[in-house]
Amino acid sequence: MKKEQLAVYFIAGTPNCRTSIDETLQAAIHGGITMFQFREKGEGALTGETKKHQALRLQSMCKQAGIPFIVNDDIDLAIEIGADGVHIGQEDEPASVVRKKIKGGIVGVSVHTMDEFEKAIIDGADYVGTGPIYSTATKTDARPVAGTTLIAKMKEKYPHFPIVGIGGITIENAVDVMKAGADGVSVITAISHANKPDQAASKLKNVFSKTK
Ligand SMILES: C=C1C=NC(C(F)(F)F)=NC1=N
Ligand SMILES: [Mg+2]
Repeated sequence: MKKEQLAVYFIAGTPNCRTSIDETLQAAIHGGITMFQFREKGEGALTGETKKHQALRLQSMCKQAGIPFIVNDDIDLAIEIGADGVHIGQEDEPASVVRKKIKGGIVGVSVHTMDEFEKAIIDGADYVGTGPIYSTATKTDARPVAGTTLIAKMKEKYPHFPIVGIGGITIENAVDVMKAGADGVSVITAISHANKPDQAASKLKNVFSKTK
């Protein structure tokens, strides 16, 4: 995985989308997102075969666009459909175990402290997501708002390790996340609730290009 792939990292599940997630992802891809994570969670989230068939549709869209398709949490689904990788949190099995299961796939880990960050590196993670940078309504069990301080510290200590910021990031504040040293910004609502998801994605891409 190249750190440039983290530039505009769109994350969504059916509950996050106003219209169909297929249309939203298609528009986001058209707008220039660089990576997608299928995070099927919350009220009304799909399960079982329905979730798998939804994942397959989104996976083929990402394949056509040449961007990585990542599955959140559900490692078995990721392996079953041959996803490009998985994203796991501190409450999931450790990255060292997931690394073995997903072999060459991308393993992303959510971290909230320098200790969790260093453990993820040792465990073989390919990138970490840290946040919430700003307040978010999307993740109901989010940790306290961290701001950009930790990203700056992580980048200073490990300048070459891929780090993406997440949590309440918008077109307006993305520049500060990038300036703090993040290799990219990860968003749900900024794209999934946008009137024009393609325009939202391309504006985030422009922020990225201007600050790198
Ligand atoms: C809770 C999460 C934290 N970070 C990320 C990512 F942006 F991909 F790193 N994804 C998540 N689902
Ligand atoms: Mg999780």
